Amino acid sequence: KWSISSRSAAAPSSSSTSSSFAFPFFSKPRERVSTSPPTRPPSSRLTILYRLFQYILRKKPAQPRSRSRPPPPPPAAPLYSSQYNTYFAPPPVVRIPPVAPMYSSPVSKWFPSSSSQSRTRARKTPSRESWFRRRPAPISNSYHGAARNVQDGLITMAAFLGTERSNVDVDLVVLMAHLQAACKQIATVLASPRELQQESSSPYETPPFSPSFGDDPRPMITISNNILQTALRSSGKVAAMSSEADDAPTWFGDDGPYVVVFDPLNGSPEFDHHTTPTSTIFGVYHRILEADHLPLGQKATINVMQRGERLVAAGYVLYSSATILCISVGSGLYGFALDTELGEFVLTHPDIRIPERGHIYSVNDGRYFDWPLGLRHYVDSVRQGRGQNRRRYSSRYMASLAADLHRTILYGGIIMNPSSQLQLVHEVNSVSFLVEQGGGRAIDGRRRILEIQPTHLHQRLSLFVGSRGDVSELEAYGDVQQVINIHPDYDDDDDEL
Ligand SMILES: O=P(O)(O)OC[C@H]1O[C@](O)(COP(=O)(O)O)[C@@H](O)[C@@H]1O
Repeated sequence: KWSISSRSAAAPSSSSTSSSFAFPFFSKPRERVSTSPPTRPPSSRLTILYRLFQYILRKKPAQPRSRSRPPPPPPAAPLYSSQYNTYFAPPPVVRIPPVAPMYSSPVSKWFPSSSSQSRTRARKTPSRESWFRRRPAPISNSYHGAARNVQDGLITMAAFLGTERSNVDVDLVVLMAHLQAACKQIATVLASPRELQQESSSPYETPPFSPSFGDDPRPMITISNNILQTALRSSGKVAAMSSEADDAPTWFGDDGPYVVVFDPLNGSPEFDHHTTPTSTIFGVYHRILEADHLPLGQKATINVMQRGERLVAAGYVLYSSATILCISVGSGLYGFALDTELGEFVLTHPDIRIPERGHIYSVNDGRYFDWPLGLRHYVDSVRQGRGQNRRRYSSRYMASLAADLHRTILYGGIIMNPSSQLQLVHEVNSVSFLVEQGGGRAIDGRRRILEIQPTHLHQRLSLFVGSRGDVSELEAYGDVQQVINIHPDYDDDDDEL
């Protein structure tokens, strides 16, 4: 019954169910279960290869190809204009080519630095384009079309205000659109004598004017004032406005939810001859509904003479080598530059924070001997590096408020106008609001500006504004407001110049 079996007989076959060890030579012959003819099983190596090929060549069941695409974006919401009592289609999406980085140095392009340190630094500093792209592109329900410009790499002012991030009421977006359009027009007129000539002969009530500025010594103020007034009226969003150039406020109508105060063209009297930068400064308040029942003149005055802390938005447009717009809608300070090719203000400085300390002071030094002792001591000490900062301060003075302000919010420092020269309602409140939104401080020497209740429309006061640390240091000197040699009327001061 016992036989010598072959080695192969002991090898596991596909039909065999037994997995027990079989001694190769003296094993009991097994009963065949399979009925198929016996085949020679492949050697173990061949088995592995065979299985491997089987595995590789195994045909996978065909996957059904998905043809579904991401759902199309929701249709842009139309923009409602209460002025025309109708909906406007959103603006078409225009593809704008990316803008080249602003300050690309040709030298670094030709001789790329090989040091790993500078390469790391270069990587850390994002280019202007990538910087725009890194920001998320929030889509607003109210201003969907404009917000799409974000995806094209540029954030225009309209897109910025339309995003949910800035949380701005659509009426304010419309008002700001009219304001910025007016400022673009002023910029064009300022830059072109031909435009200036045309504006002076336009239907605006501009006084007779000659190119030599002979009839009206400051025609640009009148022209800018008229451009702004027309824009505000046509926005349909303004109930009342007051301009530094007007004697009394203007009431447009009870429909407008906002009140606007502005200085149409702030700056040194020399700007008519293009020697200094100039600016438009504006502030926006809500209309005081409780005053609606009052007579026109009364309610207009009450509305435009609100405290600065009630401002909803403020801004300035600086007409300089570039046209710069800085605004706040109550949640930070943002800077835009006019892209002359696009004709749009494009976001260049998001969320500006004024440095806690600077090393620049800005004041008309020519009035040094009119200053009170506190102010003299302060300026003497920072000039000599004996202030809290232990740095010798530099002096910069443009004699143009927004120009000095723009430098101060970017580099820090302090602007001082110790005489009662600047107007609380039309310029100082807006400037103070912007500076506080950027983390700085604004005082009149004793009080926080935004808490001062205006007592008359053209009220003037001292202004000390800038980096928090610098303004606080000056405040500690106490006696900083100029009270001697104040011209009773600033306009007389103009004549001197
Ligand atoms: O020449 P001064 O007396 O230093 O005054 C300069 C200041 O006067 C202003 O030009 C005032 O201009 P406005 O008359 O338009 O308000 C400021 O812009 C500037 O800060």
